Amino acid sequence: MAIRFVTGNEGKVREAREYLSSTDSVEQIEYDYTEIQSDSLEEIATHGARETFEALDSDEPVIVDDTGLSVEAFGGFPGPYSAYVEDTVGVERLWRLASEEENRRARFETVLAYADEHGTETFEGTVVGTLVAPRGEGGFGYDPIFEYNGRTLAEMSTEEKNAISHRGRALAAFADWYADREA
Ligand SMILES: O=c1[nH]c(=O)c2ncn([C@@H]3O[C@H](COP(=O)(O)OP(=O)(O)OP(=O)(O)O)[C@@H](O)[C@H]3O)c2[nH]1
Ligand SMILES: [Mg+2]
Repeated sequence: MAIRFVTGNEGKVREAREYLSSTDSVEQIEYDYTEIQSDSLEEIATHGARETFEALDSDEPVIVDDTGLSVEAFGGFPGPYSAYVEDTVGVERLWRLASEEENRRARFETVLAYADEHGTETFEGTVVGTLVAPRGEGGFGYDPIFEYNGRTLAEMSTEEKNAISHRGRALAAFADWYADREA
């Protein structure tokens, strides 16, 4: 069955397709679900997936991905506000702010929420890395300033990024659960 990935972000879809293509087809749909104000990615994603599944007149399952970048020196900011901060402050300026800190550790977290007629399930993935001056042409969002094991996420192929990333880990947990459930 096709999984409908509810997102306006094509980078997320590319990574999900790369990961799931051997087993499931991923169809991107845009639905403007309410992104609730919460400091919990899990609550935001769960609410979005449920609302979308119920609003769409179809039995096909949906997934929603809510992702945040948490900078340790900033007390976890921007976290759930990462999209807003990318649009307002921007990636380059966030890096400049972080470059003044001794501690440049940061963490990406993705919560994938899956909704169908039986309910909602969530799958989580995280990766810890270091913020660096922008490098690399691949990926999207904050990828050029997030370094893991000597390379930024923007210096990795989609497959390489999926192997270590927050989203890749969440997709792995989802894919395991989904395969068991279909069997
Ligand atoms: O360097 C990155 N590597 C990633 O793997 C990644 N995934 C998301 N992001 C960014 O973090 C915010 C999430 O916000 P977000 O989850 O609301 O997504 P979004 O608004 O882009 O799409 P949507 O799914 O909500 O439609 C947005 O600024 C994204 O650009 C990433 N940055
Ligand atoms: Mg968003």
